[in-house]
Order: sequence, then structure tokens, then C-alpha cells
Amino acid sequence: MVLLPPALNVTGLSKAFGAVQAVRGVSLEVAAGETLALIGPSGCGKSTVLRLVAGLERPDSGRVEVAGRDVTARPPEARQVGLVFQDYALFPHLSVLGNVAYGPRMRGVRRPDAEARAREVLALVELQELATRRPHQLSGGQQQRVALARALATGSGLLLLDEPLSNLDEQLRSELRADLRALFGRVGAGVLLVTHDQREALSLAGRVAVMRAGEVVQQGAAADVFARPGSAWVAAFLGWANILPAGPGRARLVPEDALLLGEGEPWAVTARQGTEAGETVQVAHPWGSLTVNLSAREVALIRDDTLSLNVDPGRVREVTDDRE
Ligand SMILES: Nc1ncnc2c1ncn2[C@@H]1O[C@H](COP(=O)(O)OP(=O)(O)OP(=O)(O)O)[C@@H](O)[C@H]1O
Repeated sequence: MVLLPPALNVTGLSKAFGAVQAVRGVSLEVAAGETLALIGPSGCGKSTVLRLVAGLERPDSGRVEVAGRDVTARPPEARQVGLVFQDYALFPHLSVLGNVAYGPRMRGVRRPDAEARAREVLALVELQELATRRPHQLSGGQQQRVALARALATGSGLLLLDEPLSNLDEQLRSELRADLRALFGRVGAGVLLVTHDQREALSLAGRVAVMRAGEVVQQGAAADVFARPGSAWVAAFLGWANILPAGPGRARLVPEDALLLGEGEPWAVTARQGTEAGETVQVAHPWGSLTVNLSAREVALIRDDTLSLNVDPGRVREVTDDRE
């Protein structure tokens, strides 16, 4: 078996802008054919990591390897990475084909070969029919796919995507999410993706890395990180509703499936709010105030402003409470 080097290997990457330590000691690996999503709150350093990998910023320390080659000191054009940023930046005066063939042309590929390559990747994103159009004659989603095709045409084994779906409306986003996942599978490149949208991370990426204030605080298989946050801060960032105090510096993470409704002691319901599916209620449990999402049918379990429930201790995890 031939072992391919990882599409990307980043070690100990740090970058400050004046007094702001934007990235500190970040290490990441993206295997060929794998998608890693960088997630974290606004300003935590996600885009800076991407820009450092692309060569658009110089790190203060650390190392960037693309396909096993140390490119830390190389300019962007010598790194063999395909970039897709938020604002696609298509050339308005070039056709779709011209936009996609541009990269190979700039690297000295002859026009007929560059255009043949462009047609190939346009087929991959299912835009071959629109090859002669100009960017302003395309929908947002189509422009987005042209930007992707342009990155793919570089033939690089690593794609960097910064909020690739951010300019699109919700329906288009969910359509394109499915398209993109299939596309990533077909091209076999490593993908490093920055997003603030957790659903996007979960649906597009096999692995996620969570950043906080310039550092990666947790990384692993996407489903694992969402199901088992390593700390109270990560759980809160991922939208966990029930993070209860468990003594100084500790917190209990109570997942929804640990709440066994309609059994055990009745606890006071202190607040109720209607939702599309039923109600969200607050229950005064000895551990703290529990947020419980009830379906319309489960709402009937509330009697005299109380709700009986047991918490399955086997599904509850205790973690460090590192929230501010
Ligand atoms: N060129 C720059 N000059 C000065 N400060 C910068 C520069 N680029 C980024 N920063 C700062 O570095 C920090 C990290 O920014 P970065 O854009 O990487 O965060 P982000 O996680 O991508 O945020 P968002 O989700 O809002 O895009 C922020 O405090 C930002 O203000």
C-alpha cells in the first residue's frame, strides 16, 4: 500500500497582528479526500488560519506542509492550493469558461488544454451548459459553483474554502450543501473549510476543529465533537441547552436523550414557551433549571404545573467549566 502524505499538515502555527494574538499554536492535519471544518465564534482566528495556509499571511512561527512539501516560506502561487473566498471574485469580463481556465493559463498551460481542463471541472459542478455566460448572467449559487470550479481547475490536492455558502439564501444553501459533499467525494482533494454555521460543518465535514481565541480547543470526528464536547465552553458554543453547575469549575452536560419523561418524581415547571413542535419548558430539577423540549403529545405530561422526569446518569458527562 502506498501511503499518501496528508493534503495539509500544519504545526504550531502562530500569528499576531499588533497586540492581537489572532492564532496561537494551531496544529491541524487534513488527509487526502477528507474535509475538515474550522468552527468557532467571530474573531477566533479561523480566517487567519486559512490565510496562513494559503500564504496570504506570514506566520510568526510554525510550519505549513502541503502534500508533504514544506511551503511555509513559499508565496501563494507556489503552494498548489485552490482557494474559494466569501466573495467569489469572478472576473466580470470573462466567460464562465474563461474564469475557470484562467488559473491553468496563468501557469503556462496552452489555451486548448486549459479550456479542456475547464470543461472537465465545469462538468463536475454541472455547469457545462453555461460555459459561455458572463458572471452577471448567473444566479448566486451558479456563481458559487464557478468559483469552486476555478479552484478545482488548479488541480491542487488541497482546497481552502472560507464561508463558501455565506452569500446564499437558506434554500440554496441546503441544496448546495448536498452538492458540495458529493463533489468533495468525487474530486478526492483534502478540503479545509471555514464556517460559522454549525449545520454546515456537520453536513460537509468528516472532522471539525473548534477554535477559541486563536487556539484549537477540540478536534475530532464531527459527530463525536457534537455529541461529546470536551468542555462547558465548547458545549455552549455548539448550542447545548443543559449545562448545569457541578461544583467549582465543573459542569454537567445533560443531552436531550438523557431526559426520561413521564417517570420519576414530579418537578415544578417554572416557564413555558410554545414552539412549532410543541413547547419548550423550564423544569426546576435539583441539579439546576433544565430546558426540556416537548412534542405536542408530551406537553400532556405536564400536570398541575409539574413534569415528572428522570435524568439517566449514564448519559450525563462531567466536564471542566471553562466559560467566562
Ligand atoms: N489584517 C489584520 N490586521 C489586524 N487584525 C487582524 C487582521 N486580520 C485579523 N485580525 C484580527 O485577528 C483576529 C482573528 O480574526 P479572523 O478574521 O481570523 O477571525 P474569524 O474567526 O475568521 O472571524 P469571523 O468568523 O468573524 O470571520 C480578530 O481579532 C481580528 O480582528
